[in-house]
Order: sequence, then structure tokens, then C-alpha cells
Amino acid sequence: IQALQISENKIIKTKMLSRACFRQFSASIRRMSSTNIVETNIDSGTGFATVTLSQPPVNSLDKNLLTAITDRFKKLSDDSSVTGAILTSKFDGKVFSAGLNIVDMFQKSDDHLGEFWGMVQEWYLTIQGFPKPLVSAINGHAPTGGCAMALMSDYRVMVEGKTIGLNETLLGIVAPFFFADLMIAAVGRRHAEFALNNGYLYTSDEALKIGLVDEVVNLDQVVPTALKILTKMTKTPQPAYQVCKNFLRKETMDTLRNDRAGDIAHFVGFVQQPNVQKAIGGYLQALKQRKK
Ligand SMILES: CC/C=C\CC/C=C/CC(=O)SCCNC(=O)CCNC(=O)[C@H](O)C(C)(C)COP(=O)(O)OP(=O)(O)OC[C@H]1O[C@@H](n2cnc3c(N)ncnc32)[C@H](O)[C@@H]1OP(=O)(O)O
Repeated sequence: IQALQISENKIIKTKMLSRACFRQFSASIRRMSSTNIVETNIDSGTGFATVTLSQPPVNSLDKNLLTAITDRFKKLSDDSSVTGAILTSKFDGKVFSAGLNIVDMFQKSDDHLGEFWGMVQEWYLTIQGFPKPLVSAINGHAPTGGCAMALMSDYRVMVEGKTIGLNETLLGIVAPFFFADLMIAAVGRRHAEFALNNGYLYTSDEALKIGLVDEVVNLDQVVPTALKILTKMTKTPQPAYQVCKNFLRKETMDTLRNDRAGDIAHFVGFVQQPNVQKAIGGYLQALKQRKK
């Protein structure tokens, strides 16, 4: 009985302690004025921002989401209280991001496509150029542009049992050169050629084997593991970290920066081809019918 009373007291004390910790923790979390499709919380103790993509049903990157993510990362770059960031999804256990919104590429005017691609470029240049440590907590599937977005971070923690890859060719489209370079940087040319040419979608474990992701863990551990590695990364002297990151990524970003109009024209010309439109339309239909 005495032992039971002691352990009951311990439980009560532990509960009081964890409530106090929670109060302390929640007091130190600042919610940035966010759009509801990109929620952002900043821990004022550590300076870590958690950016949670929250556009139902699958975080497909349409004009709204691309703009919201880009604006968010620009603000986090400029905010000197922010030391690093985690990128994750609200739809945990399901989807990190379904990549670019396919509807934005189907039966659209040249102007629509051009504006859309300009936003894709800005989204890439902003996240890839984010000067602070960035860890992706990939808590669901990450095909095509979802994979590219994860590749723009500095470290990738992925949930077990999902898929990731630049599988554009399966849709009859091609990953742009700046997506391809992200893949080459992560896995090397041999794996990247195989992956892109064949539109290969990797399971989490396969992705770990080729270095497409850095760790595979169970769902509960995705964000805590990401936080652990972010803590380590932010201990590196930051001016050195930023200079190094910029120097390693600059070449491909400059290639795009130097000819954004040419890249837009290439995208519009490619996507407007009748056979490409036919492939995108067929793919969209197949996606909708999958559930039936
Ligand atoms: C020179 C350069 C030229 C061209 C470059 C073009 C580059 C493109 C890069 C891209 O990112 S293309 C995007 C391609 N994305 C995909 O192939 C992913 C497709 N989606 C999926 O595989 C699955 O949805 C999922 C595994 C991500 C999630 O599966 P699940 O949870 O079962 O959801 P549903 O499939 O039922 O989807 C729900 C809902 O959302 C619609 N949807 C899914 N993905 C997209 C998307 N990327 N864009 C627009 N809409 C999408 C799907 O059709 C469902 O709609 P309902 O109306 O039927 O509910």
C-alpha cells in the first residue's frame, strides 16, 4: 500500500511538472500571422520555426500555396530571431505534398502557365536560397514537386512506409533542370539518371539506401528527430553555415536567375504540346478514378 501511495504521489508530481512544462513551453511558442494554408509557429526559446503546409486535401502546389510558402520563407529569412526551420505537413501519415497542382497545367492559356511557372521559380529560388538550416519532416508521400521541395532542405527525415521521387516522366512531363540538379546533389548522377528517366518512385527504405532521405523513422518520431538534427545544425557557426550553403547551391540558382524568361518560355512551349496535354489530361482522369 505504501509503495502504491509513493508511486501515486510520483504520478501526481509528474503530472504537475509536465503541466508546468507545457505552460512554459506553450508560453514560448509564437504563432506567426499565417495564412491558414501555411501555419507557422516560432519557439522563442530556440528560434526554431515550424512551417506546416495545410492546404487540403494533399498540399498540391497551386498559385496560392506557392505564394504563401514563398512569402513565409522570405519572412523567416529576414527575421533575425529565427535560427532555423522545419518544413512539414498537416496531413501526417498521409501526404507531405502531392507536388505541383496538375490542374494548373491542363488546358490553360499561355499567360496562366507563364504566371504559374514564374511562381514555381520564385518558390524554388526562395527555399533553395533559405540561408538558415532547414530540415524537412516528410510525414507522408512526397511525389514530384513534393520531393523537390524536400530536396531543397538541408536534411530529410521521412516516415516509414511512404513514397518519394521525381516521377514526372510517368505523367508524360519532365522535371525541370533545377529539380534534376537537386536530385543529382542528393544521390549522385547515376541514381538521378535512373530515377528521372524512369519516373521511379522510391519507398522510404529505398530512398534511405540511395541517400534521397537521411533518416527513416516511425510517424511519432518524424518531427522530434527533425528537431534533434536542427538543434545540432544550428550549433554550427551560422555565418560560416550560410556562406557555405550559398556557395554550394549558387551555380544552379544563378543559371535560373540569369534566364527566367527563357525557362518560362521553355515550360509553356513544352506543356502546350498536344501530346503533353493529352498525357496530363489522361493522368488527371486516372487520378480521379483511382478511388472508384
Ligand atoms: C520543362 C519542364 C516541363 C514541365 C515541368 C512540370 C513539372 C511538374 C512537377 C510536378 O510536381 S507535377 C505534379 C505531379 N503530382 C503527382 O503526380 C502526384 C499525384 N497525386 C498522388 O499521387 C496522390 O494524390 C497522393 C499519393 C499524393 C495522395 O494520395 P491520396 O491520399 O490517396 O489522395 P488522392 O489521390 O485521393 O487525392 C485527393 C484529391 O487531390 C487530387 N490531387 C492529387 N494530387 C494532385 C496534384 N498534384 N494536383 C492536383 N490535384 C491533385 C486528386 O485528384 C483528388 O481529387 P478528387 O477531386 O478526386 O478528390
